Amino acid sequence: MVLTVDGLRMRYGDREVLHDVTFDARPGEVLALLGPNGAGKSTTIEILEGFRLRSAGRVEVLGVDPAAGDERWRSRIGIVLQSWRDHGNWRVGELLHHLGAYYAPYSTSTAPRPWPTGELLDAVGLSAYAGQKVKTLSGGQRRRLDVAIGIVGRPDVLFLDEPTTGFDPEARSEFHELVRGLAADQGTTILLTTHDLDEASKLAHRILVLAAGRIIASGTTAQLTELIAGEDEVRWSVDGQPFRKSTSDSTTFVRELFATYGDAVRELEVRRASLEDTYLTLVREQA
Ligand SMILES: Nc1ncnc2c1ncn2[C@@H]1O[C@H](COP(=O)(O)OP(=O)(O)OP(=O)(O)O)[C@@H](O)[C@H]1O
Repeated sequence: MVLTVDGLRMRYGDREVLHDVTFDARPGEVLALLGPNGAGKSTTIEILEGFRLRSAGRVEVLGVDPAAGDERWRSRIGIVLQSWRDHGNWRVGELLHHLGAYYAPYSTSTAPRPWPTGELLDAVGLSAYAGQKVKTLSGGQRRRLDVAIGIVGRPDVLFLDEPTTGFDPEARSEFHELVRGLAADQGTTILLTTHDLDEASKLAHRILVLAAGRIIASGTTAQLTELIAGEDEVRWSVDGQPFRKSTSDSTTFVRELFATYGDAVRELEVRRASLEDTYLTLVREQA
């Protein structure tokens, strides 16, 4: 396992914010951590990154306790924080070149480090801005740079805390391609937090739902949806009049609809319970 989290607990003062969190991740697996504000997602990620000391439980990242990780261990980890706002006067290309140099001693034949600046800029869609000062980038461009900084060392594990906040739809879609490529081609294990359920559904092999410091469900989108046997919604119109019906067996319902109304059935739409429906149900049940 690349990530092992077993019985993780965290308290701030006398307030426990993580209770017995347990999960793991295999090489090349993409995990999405979903949950309401304050659920404990950032705290969990920060413990795995070695930035926060846990109160109890076993945590291993690449076989090492993050609380005791050395520089070699750190060189194999990539991090994209929610936001960081320094380096403003650096030029984009120079900054990546400079940060990349740190990883050179950790280069291996299978993972040549760092990622060459030109290729990296291309991968995150910033080639046109290589010579521009960081402080002049737009919010979305700045975020792409954050991602580039996170992967310049070709990490074996990548932590992404709300990576696509502020991305336009095209940037988001390009970012999704990039993440899929990192996992599939480079075997990078990725743990990301997001409030975008569509993003989680598209990117993650497995989704973990964290609420009030506990993992209340985990699985693929299909498995989570199955957990909450949501009803399908069928919509159609006859003679311009719209209808809708919730049903647990939309196939039979639609067959009967056609048997009764034939070609008069128009604008047919069958909507399966979505990840959003499932997520909201899970989180409300927990509350
Ligand atoms: N440094 C801290 N000191 C005390 N309490 C903290 C600290 N950091 C976080 N908390 C509390 O711990 C809980 C979990 O916070 P955390 O930031 O991990 O949540 P989150 O799931 O990442 O939320 P969001 O979706 O809003 O980013 C919250 O109740 C928060 O107020």
